[in-house]
Formats: sequence, structure tokens, C-alpha cells
Amino acid sequence: SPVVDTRAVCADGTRVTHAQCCSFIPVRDALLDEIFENSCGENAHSTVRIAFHDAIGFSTRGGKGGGADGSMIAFADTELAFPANAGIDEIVDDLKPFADAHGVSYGDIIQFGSSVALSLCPGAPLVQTFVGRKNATAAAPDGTVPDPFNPVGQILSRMADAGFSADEVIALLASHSIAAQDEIEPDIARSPFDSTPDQFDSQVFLEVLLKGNVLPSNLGPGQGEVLSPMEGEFRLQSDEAFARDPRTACTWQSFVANQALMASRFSAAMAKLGLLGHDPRTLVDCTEIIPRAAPVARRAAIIPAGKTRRDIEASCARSAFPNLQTAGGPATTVAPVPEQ
Ligand code: HEM
Ligand SMILES: [Ca+2]
Repeated sequence: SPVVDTRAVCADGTRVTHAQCCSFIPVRDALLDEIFENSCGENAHSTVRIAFHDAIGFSTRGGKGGGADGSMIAFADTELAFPANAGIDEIVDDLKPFADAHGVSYGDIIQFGSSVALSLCPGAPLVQTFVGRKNATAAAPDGTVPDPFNPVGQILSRMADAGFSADEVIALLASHSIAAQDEIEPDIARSPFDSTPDQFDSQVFLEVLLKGNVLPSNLGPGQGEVLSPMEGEFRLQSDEAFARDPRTACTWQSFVANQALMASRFSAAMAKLGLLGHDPRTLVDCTEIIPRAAPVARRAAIIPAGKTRRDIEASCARSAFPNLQTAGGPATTVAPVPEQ
């Protein structure tokens, strides 16, 4: 007997299990075209960052905000003044009028937007994505977002307070594979954390383990900045410390040559982040309308041209560092992420 498709049909012909997701299809398409300009560029990166900063205003013990509730936008006057949110104002300026025009809550535009942004970055996983969040009723307090000059133990305890293990923190830091800084050293704005900021690959986990020897600006180091291994690349003090700390070094190393593991652990931790402060039974799962990112060519990081195995500061005491290929050609220099 013929199989009957009982799914709802949206205006554009897409079939969905949850009819409520139909209204997010034009939101998705407008985000891709108008906000992200169909590239894994600055605005896509910033939307993944705000997804973290908004959600982490939360404590399992209460009293630190409503989690992924859009308070970063609704209470922008308060939250954007917190030093750890420096630079978030630019994406708020884009997402607030966009959410208002499309009648979408701020919590939804941030978390749904982050999942759509990731779809533009080759190698990024699909993240389980819910909609239906109500707007925040209060700002998150200051101090919920980690600073790059905080010691590892301080960041891990803040993250544990929000419900995340050390392994989940390292998985979330795969996001720094599609990332750049603007605020620590404004004279080298948009300097990336790995050599491939338009790809969600495992390069960041390798490159942060390379011996640091250059300061990519003529100023600095800024607070939270340490020496990087390559001209044009920027390294956060916290990333350097996580890569070498005995509590996190083995998990960090486990992602260097395992794109699939990195992507799946990141996906699970991002989904958890998007649900902070919410009961998923009160939301609608619209993962089915999130586009899939293209794959990346490599399943393991590659040693950048000009570097060798000896430049790697392997830091996991209990397992050998994986064997990696080395890129040929002139020493790698890293270009800024194009302005958007
Ligand atoms: C846990 C400790 C973390 C610290 C200390 C940290 C710190 C930072 C800093 C200082 C920047 C540069 C901001 C600027 O100057 O423009 C940055 C960028 C970024 N972070 Fe993190 N971060 C952390 C975790 C995370 C997490 C969990 C995510 C997402 C899941 C994330 C996503 C990003 C992204 C995507 C960018 C790039 C933004 C852009 O290029 O516009 N970070 N982070
Ligand atoms: Ca990358």
C-alpha cells in the first residue's frame, strides 16, 4: 500500500512534521541572505558568539538570568555594558530590527540564528534547534560570561554552575574555529583564532597547541592575549590554557584528528546551551528546517606550512599526539576575516 505523507505543507512546498516551523522558513531564508550574506563570515560568527553569551546568563542554582531568553537584546542597555560583551552590540544592531520585523522573539532569533549561521560553515554539525521562547523579563547580571584572562579553574566553575562539564566546555570551544577578535586589539580587528575561520574544522585545536612566538599587532599584548604561532593569527590566553591544562588537555587533543567527534560533541553542547532556562516540552523542535553545512575535506587538522611536529606542545599525558600531515609551501600567514 502507498505510504501516506502526513506532514504539513508550508507555503513554499516544504513538508514539515511540526506545522509551527513553517513560519520560520522565511525567517531562515532572510537570515541567510540579509544578515549572513550566505557566508561563514563575521555576522555568522557573531551570531554563534551571542548564542553563548545570551544563554550562559543562567545558573542551575538560580539568580543569574533566564538562560537562552534573548535578554542580551531585550535588555541590551544593561547587558552590552558588561565588559565581557564588548563587540556584541554590532550583531544586536542587526538582529533586533530583524526579529522585530519578522515577529520572532529575541531568544529564538539568537538560537535559531546560530544554527542557521552554522549551516554556512563547512564542517559544522546540525544542532537540534527549538523555537517558541518567550521574551525575557529581566536582564542577566554581570559576571556570567567568562573573560579570556580568567584562569581555567574559574571558567570551569562558572560553566559548571550553568550545568556544563569540562568536556562540554572544550567541545563548545570548537566555535573558536570560526572566530576572530575585534575588541582586545582593535588595531588588528577581525584577526582569527585559526587559519581557517570560514571552516568549522579542527585546525583551532591544533593551532592553539603550536608554540607561540609572534604578537600579531604592534601594540599589546592586550588583556587576555598571548603570543600566537603565526602572523595574523590571534590567540586567547584562555584557549592556550585550556589546551595545556591537565583537566582539559586530553579532551582538547582528542579533537585534533577527529572532526566527527568534535562536531558531534559540539552539536550536543550547543543544543543544551539553547535550552538553558527552558523546558523543551514548551518549545517546538524545528531542526528539520535547518540547512546542512557542506562537509570539510579533512577529518584531521593539518600542520600549517612552515611548522613541524616539533612546534606542537603536546599536553595530554595519557595518550600520544596523533600523526598529522604537514602542508607544503611558504610559511602560513593568516588574513583578517572580511568586514561585513
Ligand atoms: C569559555 C570561555 C570563552 C572565552 C573566555 C571566550 C572569549 C572570547 C573572546 C575574547 C572573543 C573575541 C571577542 C572580540 O574581541 O570580538 C571570542 C570570540 C568568539 N567566541 Fe568565544 N569565548 C569563550 C567561549 C565561547 C563559546 C562557548 C562560544 C560558542 C559556543 C564562543 C564563540 C565565539 C565566537 C563564534 C567568537 C567569534 C566572534 C566573531 O568573530 O565575531 N566562545 N571569544
Ligand atoms: Ca577553522
